[in-house]
Parts: sequence; C-alpha cells; structure tokens
Amino acid sequence: MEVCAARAPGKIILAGEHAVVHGSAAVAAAIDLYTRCSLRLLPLADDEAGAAALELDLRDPGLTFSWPCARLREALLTEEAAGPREARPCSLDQLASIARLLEEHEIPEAKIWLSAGLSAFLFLYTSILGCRPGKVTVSSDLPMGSGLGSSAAFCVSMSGALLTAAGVVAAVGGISGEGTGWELVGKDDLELVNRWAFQGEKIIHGKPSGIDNAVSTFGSMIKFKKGELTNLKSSNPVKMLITDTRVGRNTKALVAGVSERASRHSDAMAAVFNAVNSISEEVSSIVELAANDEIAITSKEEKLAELMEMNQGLLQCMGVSHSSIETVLRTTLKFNLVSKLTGAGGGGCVLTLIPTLLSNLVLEKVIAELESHSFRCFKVEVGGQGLQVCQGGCSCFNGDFV
Ligand SMILES: Nc1ncnc2c1ncn2[C@@H]1O[C@H](COP(=O)(O)OP(=O)(O)OP(=O)(O)O)[C@@H](O)[C@H]1O
Ligand SMILES: C[C@@](O)(CCO)CC(=O)[O-]
Ligand SMILES: [Mg+2]
Repeated sequence: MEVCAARAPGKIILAGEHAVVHGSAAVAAAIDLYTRCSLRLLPLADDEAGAAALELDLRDPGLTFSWPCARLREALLTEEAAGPREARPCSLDQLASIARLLEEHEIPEAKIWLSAGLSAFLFLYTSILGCRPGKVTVSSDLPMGSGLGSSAAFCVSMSGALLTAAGVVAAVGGISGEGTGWELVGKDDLELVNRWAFQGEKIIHGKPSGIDNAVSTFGSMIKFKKGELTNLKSSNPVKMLITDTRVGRNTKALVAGVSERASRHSDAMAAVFNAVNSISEEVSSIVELAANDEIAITSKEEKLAELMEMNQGLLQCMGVSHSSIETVLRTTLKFNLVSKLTGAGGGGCVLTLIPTLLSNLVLEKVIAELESHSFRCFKVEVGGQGLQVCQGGCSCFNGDFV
C-alpha cells in the first residue's frame, strides 16, 4: 500500500486583498499554521471485484465520505483524461456531475459550506489519479473560511499529495532542524502543484487572483501582481498578531460583491484599486529595507503601520469590513496598535502589527481584551516554508498525523 502526505501553510495578506483580483499588486506571507493531507492508495484488486471506494476523512468538521469507484467512473470519466502533468480547468459539465455526486450524500445543512471543498477534492483526485481506490485524510490548524487561506492550503496540500502519489512530484531533501520527515519540493514540481491548486481554488472562490495558492505553495513573503510573483527578502521579520473574529464568511461571495461595486462605480473603484496598488508597492519596498538599529526598525514599523491603516480605509470603501472587524480596530487602537483585515474580510481575521519594542505584558493585555469579546488570537511566525511532502514510510504519517 502506497502512502504519502503533504502539508501546506496558510497565509496573511499584508496589503492588497481584493484589489489584486482587479490587477493591483498585493503582499502576502506564509504562516506556520498548516493543512495536512495524507493519501493511502488501496489495492486495485478491490476495484476489479467492484468493492473499491474513494474515502475522504475530514478531521476538522469530523465528517467522512465514501464514493464507490464504479460510480465515480460512471459519473465523471466521460472526458478523456489528459494525465497529471498538465493542470486543466474543471469544465461546467464536470462541475455539474460533481454536484450530482454530492447530492447523493447528505451533508448536514450547518456544514453545507463544505460542498465547495468537496467539489475541489473530487475534481483534483479524479483528474490526477483517475478513479483509483484510495483513502484521503485531511486535518488543519487553520480556521476555515476566516481569511487565512484555508481553501488554498487545502488545494495545495491535496494537489501535493496526489501528484506525489502519481509519481510526478518528488521530495528533494529534508528540512534542517525539524526532524519530522517533511521534505521540500523542487521549483518545477512546485509550479505544477501551484497550477493544479489554482484550478481547485477556482472551484471554491469563483475568480481567485492566484495569490493564496501561490504563497501557500512557494512560502516566504511575496509580492504578487497579475499572476507574477516576486520573492521579498526581509532581514527583520514582521511580527503580526492575528485575531479571528469567528464571524463566518465566504470569499467567493465577498469577491463577487467587490466586482459588482466596481461595475456600478467603475471610475471611483479604479481609483481605489490604483491607491491599493501604490500601498502594496510601498509595503513591499519597506519590508525589504535592511534595518540595522532600533531607530531604523521603529521608523520602518511606523511606515508599515500607516500603510496598513490606509489599506484598511480602502477595504472599507470596497464594502468588505464588518462590525466585528471594527471592534478589533478600536480595541487595538486603545494600545496605539494598528490593525487591518486580512483575506476577504466580511468577518474572519484581522492583523495587528506588533512593534519590536512592544512589551510582552502589553501584548498579553491586548490579547486578553480581544479575547474578552470572544475573539481568538494567534501569534504566528511569518514568511516560512511552502509546500512540503513526505513519501511512504516516513515519520509524518503512520495512519495518523504527527
Ligand atoms: N480542511 C478543509 N477541509 C475541507 N474543506 C476545506 C478545508 N479548508 C478549506 N476548505 C474549503 O474552503 C472553504 C473556505 O474557503 P474560503 O476561501 O471561503 O475561506 P479561506 O480560504 O479560509 O479565506 P481567504 O480566502 O479569505 O483566505 C470552506 O468552506 C471549505 O469548502
Ligand atoms: C480576497 C482575495 O483577494 C484574497 C483572499 O485571501 C481573493 C483573491 O485574491 O483570490
Ligand atoms: Mg480562500
């Protein structure tokens, strides 16, 4: 039985969400919260006997799904599969067949938002591996639908595991110091994973810019504009506190709402997107500035804070703020800290810039006050690794995740 696993990080967007969908630059960074996906390919003999199935175990919502391979073949493999080496979009016919397959499962009404992820899963699995029997398990540190790129981390880790199982993506070496067995992937393989993950994101988001899957695949801190990615080298890592307002929202609907506003007020919104572009360009130059002394670091942080504040104002213009986000802004401002929403907004997560000189005592007070509103705070490392994989027999996977 072949076993492999992949993990992909979530992300924060420092500047430029939404405007990036309309061609502006944006700046994003990977965070050390991961989605892990493991895959066990089951013997083909079961398939010949007609007993084979594709199973999916989603640990976080605590749901499992199973599709007989014969049923998948009948419903989905009408088109000639082009193989895993070339990422291709999900056709409207394929999407409709996937929707019919999902209707055969009773997804609880309270978890109906999962159908987008399930559709992306069925598309990626059957496109990359065909209708082979297998068992896929997914677990995540990321809150789902909160702006930290859970959909992208899901599609990237899934594509990474499936392409590794298909034998077209391979590990190139260990990650020093971690000792967990996760290994890095070469540049060309990452490009392929990213292209497949983007096709999965399109099913979940409708019209993604591609920034979330790119930063989850390649890691680090990046500037992203019209599909072009620039790696940003930062000598002083930016420290951010993330607050999850726990207000659920859906990126697809928020992105569509901004596009509708842009078609109603095209000149005004073009000016907003243009202003965001300038902010992102400035943020990317500031994070790359080498700062060697306390004064230089403080002035760098002040500039970053001002740009974040300006970006938040423009996100309000786009109509994607929310009363819960405004509560986080007011709470952190009491401590002279600047915050902005991150990801699609409408609830979800908010970033607060943590200046290097802020004492732990004050930080703990900020967190306590935010948590008194029933928000949840995360302290994260910013700008780490992207996709990592683990091939059969490693310590990352032994029926469960480490
Ligand atoms: N671990 C997971 N298991 C199953 N489905 C998932 C998982 N993570 C994400 N999804 C799918 O992605 C959807 C959330 O995607 P959405 O783009 O709305 O939010 P996000 O990616 O967390 O935030 P943002 O796009 O603003 O960064 C979920 O509703 C679900 O369909
Ligand atoms: C809102 C958005 O800009 C970022 C979501 O993390 C959507 C996208 O770029 O695909
Ligand atoms: Mg998303």
